[in-house]
Formats: sequence, structure tokens, C-alpha cells
Amino acid sequence: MSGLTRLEDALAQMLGSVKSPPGTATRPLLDALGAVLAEDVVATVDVPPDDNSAMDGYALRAADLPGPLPVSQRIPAGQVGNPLKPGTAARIFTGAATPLGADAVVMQENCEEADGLLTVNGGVDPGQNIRLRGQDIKAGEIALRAGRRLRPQDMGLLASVGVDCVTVYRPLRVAVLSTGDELVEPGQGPLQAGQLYNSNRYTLAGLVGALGMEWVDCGIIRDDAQATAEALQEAAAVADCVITSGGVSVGEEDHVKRQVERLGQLDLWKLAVKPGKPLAFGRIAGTPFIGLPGNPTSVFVTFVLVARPFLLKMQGVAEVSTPVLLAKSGFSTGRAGPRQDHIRVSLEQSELGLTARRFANQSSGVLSSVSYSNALAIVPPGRVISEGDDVEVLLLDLLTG
Ligand SMILES: Nc1nc2c(c(=O)[nH]1)N[C@H]1C(S)=C(S)[C@@H](COP(=O)(O)OP(=O)(O)OC[C@H]3O[C@@H](n4cnc5c(N)ncnc54)[C@H](O)[C@@H]3O)O[C@H]1N2
Ligand code: MOO
Ligand SMILES: [Mg+2]
Repeated sequence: MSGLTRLEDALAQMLGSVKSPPGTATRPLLDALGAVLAEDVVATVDVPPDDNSAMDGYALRAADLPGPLPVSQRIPAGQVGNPLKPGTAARIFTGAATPLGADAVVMQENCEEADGLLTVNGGVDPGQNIRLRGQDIKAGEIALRAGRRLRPQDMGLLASVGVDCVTVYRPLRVAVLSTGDELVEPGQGPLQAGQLYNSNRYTLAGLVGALGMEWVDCGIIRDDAQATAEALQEAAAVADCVITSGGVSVGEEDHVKRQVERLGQLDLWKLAVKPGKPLAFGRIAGTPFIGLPGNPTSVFVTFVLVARPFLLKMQGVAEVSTPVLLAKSGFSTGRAGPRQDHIRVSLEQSELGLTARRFANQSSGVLSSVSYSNALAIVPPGRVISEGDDVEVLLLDLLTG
């Protein structure tokens, strides 16, 4: 395993290796944001349940005009009126069921009521301002399919068909391990020479949590073969997937990749991506393992590009995608490289449209530009980008929530 694997090939291999989704549980809809539906949800009612008024005004038969028409009843939302007497109008309010016989609603701004008689200004078409029963969803239709990761608007849709509990896959348990003798946890005192604070643990806790999954904190592994082997085995025994940061490159202090080879199987190592080249993927005692390269930006970028789609597929999401947008490049790249590069940019509106402005420091050890950016611009392998070119961008808010 020496050459670099293209990102799309690595993803195809990884996603193709996903087996059955986790077990299921029933959850109150209000607690199900971000959970993945394990069953289709079939509507048992029409939405809306009745033909109803889209306006505050008067319900009538269009053919009865021109009036004036006597106002024969008053129908607020939540009440059911009587069938509309021919040659009359009903005072009606937005959302109220229209009375049997009415075929139009005139908004009150277009008519006048005086002494119980309604005069309508202008023409009225049959069907005007009436929202038909079942126009949103009909009883018997699938409101949402299994494999949908619930967003706020999906929760609203399910509530609209009367659902208050859903069957979802239980959240994946994702073990996160940091590696490195130089690491100190924030809050554990000042740094000694050669040390730095463990930022990857926090980045990964956030990324895993934002996917609605359970973060299993497995702490820091020291740069030692035996300690690495033990920690990996323990993590694999308690989690659905093990994610490590660091220790996957070629130095003799990089133990993770070697121990995975020894304990289980290594299916992928080294991708044609920048940052994050030495990413490793395999299994430990059957549990999937993703070894993210330790540099803080490499952790973030490879999680978003590789771990996120893999975990979502494991979680049971039916359609996993990494959405891209087109923007104008506000920068030029140098020599074409063999790896797909991911440039931290700030997307800004300009006279050219949406423009991707490059942050000055693109080092994979620099986390501030990841935090300050709102997108990654993609430079495909072998491509040179000039200022003003179209460039594909990944919106970070779409991928971290
Ligand atoms: N001779 C070569 N050296 C390196 C190569 C190479 O091809 N040949 N690749 C480089 C690339 S690219 C990357 S990326 C790194 C990946 O290295 P590792 O995954 O082995 O990670 P470490 O060496 O353990 O750490 C790298 C870097 O990141 C810092 N780090 C690690 N963990 C954390 C953490 N939890 N919080 C904050 N910072 C962390 C660590 O201190 C190092 O500076 O390898 C290159 N080397
Ligand atoms: O690919 Mo490494 O992630 O350059 O720093
Ligand atoms: Mg290393």
C-alpha cells in the first residue's frame, strides 16, 4: 500500500463496506432532531384535513356574484359552519374550514359589509383563496422515508400528520482517541516546554456530537506500541466506530497504523487529499477504524470529507452527500499537485457574485483559519486555479451541523 488513493475511490470503498445499521428505538418526536428514521412514516390523515380559507374575508359561491349578498353566518378557525345558503356569503377567517357549497373566499380588503349585506369589488374566480383538503399530504402517502435524518422542518412535517413518536436508529457510539506524548488537556495546568493543549479531542467531540452521535471519550494514548494496542482494543470493544487522531504517519513514534495492522486489518492508507494524506481506514476486531492524521486542520478536513459520510452511512442515512456550491475564486494557486487541495476561504458577496477569499496561512498545523473560515475551496488534483475562475466550495455550516 504505497500510492495515494483518490478521495472518491476511498469513499466508495469505505461506504461500500458499511454493514447493517444500528438497532432501533422509539423516541418522542421532540427528542428526535438529528436522528435517522428507521421506518417509513405513512400519513394517516389528509393535510390540511379540510378545505379551508387562506384569507380573512368572506366565503361565497362565485356564481352568486354580483351581489350584494346577505352575510348568513360567521366561521372562525376551529369551528365548522353550516352548509352555505344559496345566494349568501359567510364571514370567515384564515384557517377556518370553508362551508359546504362555498367555492371561493374574497379577502376582506376587496369587499364591504354594511347592515349585513356584502358588496364585492372586482371579479372572483372559483377556487380563489381556498386551500384544498390533502393538498399538502394525503392519507396513505409516505410523509418521510426510512433513512431520513430529521431536520427541524421534518419534525414539523411529521407533527402535521399527527405523529408524536418515531422509530429511529439508536445513535452510533463513536470512540475518540487522541495520541501524542506532547498533549495536555486544557484545564490541566500550564504547558511545560514541548507540550501543547489537546485541541483535536474538542474538535472531534463537536463534529461527532453535531451528527447526533454519541461521543465516547477514550482520552489520550501515549506514543507507545503496547499502550496504543490496548487503547485501540478497548475502544473497539465499546464503540461502533473508533476514530483516532495522530500517529498514522511514517515516524517510529507513529504507532496507530502499525497496531491496527497487527490487531486487525488496514484497508486504506494515504489518500490524495491535502491536508490529511496519511489517513488510515480499517477494522479492529470487526469494528471500523478511521485514523485521522494528527495535524489539527487535517483532523477537521478529513473528518468532514471522509469520516462524516462514513458515519452517516453507518447511522442508516439513505442518501449521504457532501454538497458543493460554485463560487468565484479570489485567489490563484501555484503548481498543480497530485492531491485534491482544500483551501480555507471566506465566502463573500462581491460584484462578481460569491467570491472565495483565501486565508493567508494554510498550514495544516494552523487551526485559527479553520475557525475563521466559512468554506473550503476544492482544488482538484492536477488543476491550477486562477483568480476569477469558478471553484467548488464546501459550506462548513452544512457539514458541521
Ligand atoms: N517523513 C514524513 N513525515 C510526515 C509525513 C510524510 O509523508 N513523511 N506526512 C506529514 C503529514 S502530511 C501529516 S498530516 C502528519 C500526520 O502525522 P500523524 O498522523 O502521525 O500525527 P502526529 O505526528 O501524531 O501529529 C502531527 C501534528 O499534529 C499535532 N497534534 C497531534 N494530535 C494533536 C491533538 N490532539 N491536538 C493538537 N495537536 C495535535 C502534533 O503535535 C503534531 O504537530 O505527518 C507529517 N509527517
Ligand atoms: O496532509 Mo498533512 O495533513 O499536510 O498536514
Ligand atoms: Mg507523526
